[in-house]
Amino acid sequence: MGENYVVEVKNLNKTYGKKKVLDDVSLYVKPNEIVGFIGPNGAGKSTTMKCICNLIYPDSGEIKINGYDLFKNREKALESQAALIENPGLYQDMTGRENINMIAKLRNISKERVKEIYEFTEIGEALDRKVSGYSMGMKQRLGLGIAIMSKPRFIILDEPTSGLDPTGIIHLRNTIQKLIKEEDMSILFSSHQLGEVEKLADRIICINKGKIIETPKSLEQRYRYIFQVNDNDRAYKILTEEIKIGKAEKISTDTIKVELDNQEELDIILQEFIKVKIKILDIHKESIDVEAVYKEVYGDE
Ligand SMILES: Nc1ncnc2c1ncn2[C@@H]1O[C@H](COP(=O)(O)OP(=O)(O)OP(=O)(O)O)[C@@H](O)[C@H]1O
Repeated sequence: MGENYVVEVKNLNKTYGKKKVLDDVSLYVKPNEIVGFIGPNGAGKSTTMKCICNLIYPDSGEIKINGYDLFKNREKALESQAALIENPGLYQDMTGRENINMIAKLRNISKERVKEIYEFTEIGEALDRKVSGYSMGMKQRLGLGIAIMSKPRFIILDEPTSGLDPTGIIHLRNTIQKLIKEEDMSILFSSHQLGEVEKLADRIICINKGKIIETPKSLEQRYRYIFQVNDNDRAYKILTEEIKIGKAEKISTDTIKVELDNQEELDIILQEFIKVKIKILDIHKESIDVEAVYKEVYGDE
């Protein structure tokens, strides 16, 4: 593997009967990246994800997870990943806590980690109630907590927000962002809710009729930040002439837009600004206009 990818999929092909469902699908996910996987119904999202999770076999192709070949070194490859595909498989007659404890025992998880997972789910006192009475959002968070118990590097979520009400969606979004920050994971998730993809994804991958469609270059990336600082000219000079990170552009008298290659570069910039006493008045991440991408890629489909 050339670059440091957490997941690398190359030339996946899958046929059902005479229908070619995946046609030379290749994709990758980098460390700490949240990648949104979009496409119309029947495009091949679930099939691709199920291949990566080893739930179905492709006819041909290569899948590497955390550097391990899924077909040659299955156990190691699967150790590094977790998935939430369709409904989380929970025992409805047991409490949330019992569900966690049971899997923790099977996987030999430490007591400290189990405690972390109780907290992570943010289910609170309801952890001691039966799962059958949980809302869809609580079930999703419990499922997610169980999925990440053994600290995978990568997690696949197939339509994680479907069936959730707006509160559930917001809660799940926060949970996913927490995963990236605190658990050092990468995520590939599929969704039809473009607004959600826009809020969450660092990058998107488009698929249609089993083929990956090249994302328009202008909309491809992800780590675009708008800084508002107290000394725009000095900040610009530092970015372009001193630390030389990313592509900086002055967009008004007190704001600069910076396009970065990864999240770590943001830390370097922040540290430098603090060091040279440039005051950051505001900073926000510019999201991808997923609807524009979708329209450009799929037309009115
Ligand atoms: N087990 C199967 N047998 C036959 N055809 C299948 C099977 N699973 C999926 N397909 C077909 O493969 C194609 C891709 O399906 P897939 O579920 O991967 O699409 P998707 O992009 O996830 O769609 P959706 O957004 O509707 O979930 C569809 O035409 C589907 O009918």
